[in-house]
Amino acid sequence: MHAPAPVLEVSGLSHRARNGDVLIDDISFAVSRGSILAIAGPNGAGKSTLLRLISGLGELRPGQVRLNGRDLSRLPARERAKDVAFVGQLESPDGRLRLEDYVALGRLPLRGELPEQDHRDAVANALRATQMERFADAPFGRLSGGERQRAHIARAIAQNPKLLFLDEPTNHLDPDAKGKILSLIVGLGITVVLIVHEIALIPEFATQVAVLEQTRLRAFGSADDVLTPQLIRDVFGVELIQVRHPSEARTLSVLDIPISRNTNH
Ligand SMILES: Nc1ncnc2c1ncn2[C@@H]1O[C@H](COP(=O)(O)OP(=O)(O)OP(=O)(O)O)[C@@H](O)[C@H]1O
Repeated sequence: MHAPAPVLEVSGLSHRARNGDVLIDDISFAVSRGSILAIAGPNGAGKSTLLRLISGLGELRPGQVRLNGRDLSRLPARERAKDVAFVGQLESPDGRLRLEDYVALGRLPLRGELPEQDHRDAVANALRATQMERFADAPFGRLSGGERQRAHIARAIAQNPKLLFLDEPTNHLDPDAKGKILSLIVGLGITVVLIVHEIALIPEFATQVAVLEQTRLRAFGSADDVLTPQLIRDVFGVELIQVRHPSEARTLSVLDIPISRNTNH
């Protein structure tokens, strides 16, 4: 039996900044349909640069990234937006915008192609899926950090994408809100590629993991295969400790992060 064709195929992807610095160095991997791919790596490894490139927001050379078999570098932006949604780190609309109107922005690539009712239904579905219906009339500026992150995800899924990219969706959230956002993302039922810093949480939700280190792909595969204590020590400089859950029959991963009292480091 053949393996299903990947949704996203990255082949020999390299990228330089205008000043010539190498930002991404010869990266290849494939994302399976329905997969949740977590991209991890230390600060400055190139994760955001990679995410922008593979979602079609950066300049690509032909053949480097294929989306459902089509060369992403040749796909017009409007066509791409029908398949791909992107939630960045620093998105902040005008605080007076009503949530419902913000979420409706996700329908822009499809405007003029579908009846008005389809757009209204898609916005209502997105608000329901993110449990944000009760805030439909609220101005964006009134929402908490966790609610804003849900709002961004609602706008992205109103777009009805086949592939959703998220750059650190758990950033600035408290531990409970992090878990809820990750559960929401996993429950969407679409292929997702996201950057996360919470490496101990990755095995709980990701089906594939990519670890970046200094512009290169250090490891790619299942969480069990990739996130070994050795790799975590080498790449992140911290110890991974496995502990038994106090009441459930499962193992938890905990990071031992040393905090120095010496302010001179
Ligand atoms: N346009 C650019 N020109 C030059 N250097 C850049 C440019 N964009 C990013 N960089 C550099 O490339 C490196 C990788 O940046 P990137 O934001 O992709 O890292 P990251 O892994 O997402 O980091 P973080 O975890 O801190 O968000 C950084 O050193 C950054 O300063």
